[in-house]
Amino acid sequence: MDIIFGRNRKEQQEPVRAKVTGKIPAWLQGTLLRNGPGMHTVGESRYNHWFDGLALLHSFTIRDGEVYYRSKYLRSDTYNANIEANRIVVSEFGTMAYPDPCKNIFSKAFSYLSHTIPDFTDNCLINIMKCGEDFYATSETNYIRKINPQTLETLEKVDYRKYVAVNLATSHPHYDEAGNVLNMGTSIVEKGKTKYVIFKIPATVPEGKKQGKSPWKHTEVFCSIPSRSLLSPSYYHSFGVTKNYVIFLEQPFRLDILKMATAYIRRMSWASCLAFHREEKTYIHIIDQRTRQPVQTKFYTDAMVVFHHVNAYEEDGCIVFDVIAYEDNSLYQLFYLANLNQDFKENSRLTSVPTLRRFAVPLHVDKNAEVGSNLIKVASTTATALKEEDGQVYCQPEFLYEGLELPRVNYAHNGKQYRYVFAAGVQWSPIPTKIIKYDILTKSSLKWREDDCWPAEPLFVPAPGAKDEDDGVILSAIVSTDPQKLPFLLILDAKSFTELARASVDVDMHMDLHGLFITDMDWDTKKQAASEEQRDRASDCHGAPLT
Ligand SMILES: CC1=C(/C=C/C(C)=C/C=C/C(C)=C/C=O)C(C)(C)CCC1
Ligand SMILES: [Fe+2]
Repeated sequence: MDIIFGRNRKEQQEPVRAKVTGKIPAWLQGTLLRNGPGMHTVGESRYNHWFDGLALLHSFTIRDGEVYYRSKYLRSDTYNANIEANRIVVSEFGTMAYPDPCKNIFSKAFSYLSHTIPDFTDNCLINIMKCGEDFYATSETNYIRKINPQTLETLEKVDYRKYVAVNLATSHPHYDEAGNVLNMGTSIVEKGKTKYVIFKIPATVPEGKKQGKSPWKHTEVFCSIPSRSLLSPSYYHSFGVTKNYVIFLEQPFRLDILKMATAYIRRMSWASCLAFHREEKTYIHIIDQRTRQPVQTKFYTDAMVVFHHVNAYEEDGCIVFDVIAYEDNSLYQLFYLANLNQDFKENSRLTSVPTLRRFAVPLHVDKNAEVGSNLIKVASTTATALKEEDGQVYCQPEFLYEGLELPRVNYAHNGKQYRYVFAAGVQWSPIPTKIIKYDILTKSSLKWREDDCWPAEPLFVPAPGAKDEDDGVILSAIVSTDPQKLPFLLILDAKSFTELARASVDVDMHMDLHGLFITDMDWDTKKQAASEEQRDRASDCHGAPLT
């Protein structure tokens, strides 16, 4: 498995043309932009965990039936410092680094300090976020890096803390129809008040405000939720939204702040400060977007670990939300490179298989309802919400499907009733071997697989003027362990799940995590907006040229 995980990848900075077999739909024009770890050794030093790897951006540009591939390491401060020192000098998720053992006492003290009041890495390896017309590589720390989505060049470093009090933020933001970003983060150092913060970054400078300033300056806090435990906030990787609500799971997979404050001195990694408390509950917070307040009722379910929310919507006075859940935190454990590279089949067996679970939460709890009664009257699910004596509500999910991760939906249906989940299929190991289309209505699934092929997250791109939810294609970057087979971009018809085309590239492709698709129409709109802006005010031009 070293071939997939541990090996450093070569960049392909110049676009290289892929060999296309099959026929790419004529309407599919744009760029699939993705992120993931690509380098796990620097000089003689080696990262411990797959999530530590230096971010390698890659893109597939689809134009008139042809595909061009390129890749480039994110030139983060972390990357530059490591390369210059020829060893790992910045701490990551699973690897604590010690910059210079010979430095004097002052710089040593400084180093302790920056690991106590966390100033984390800017190795943004997880996802790509769109903010207005700009694109950012993201991870889960306070830093994100602006990138040029065409050349993959690294631009400014943005510190969330300048705009909102968070030390950590998810790499899975949501977008509304106007393109405003809704994200969540955790504040762990502000006056000892550990809290979860939901915030909004506008796509453009709001009307009536001084134009020309960055929309970031208009970032606003939507709602703050105090952590149940000041010294041990929940870890979370994503959250859910419906038209009017936000769903946040405060799960018993928690970060220990005291451990984090002393991790550097104890020579322990950030990952070792995370613990799963299986005897505790998972609290379900529902935030009303109109009042910007949490719904007062206490909803909870059993202990579980969720990384990815799939989708959520409102139906008959309820919130229905779907997540991929585990019984424990074995997933993060399995991605230690030591587990992935030796005795793979033995060491990387999931002790809990990820399952698609549907929860239903009643928005109004009937005072007269009997204790023990099920408050869910929605016919479409067997999920229950039981009223308890103390007024709390205990939610039990409906199990929909077993063995899937990296879920995606048609984003036009995000927050709304929907039918299809596109995901990577996993079984005993966390490494996907299939791509799955799960139909929630008929409870049936379609699959794509091929020998020695390891698919990435499947991304849905809608066809222009799409009527059905699955009118469009699925894109997935596939690496292979067969030396005879080149890595390729797979294009499936999302309806039938049959292969439309594949674009094979003779490059050293890495297995990636997440990304997005930028349609050429978006470029055109941007180009048009840029030229209008130039015409209107022949002033300085922002952002990267997109020609
Ligand atoms: C560096 C760092 C972190 C990094 C977490 C990462 C990098 C998580 C990656 C998760 C992925 C890829 C999940 C996929 O499902 C923490 C723990 C937030 C906090 C401390 C500093
Ligand atoms: Fe993720």
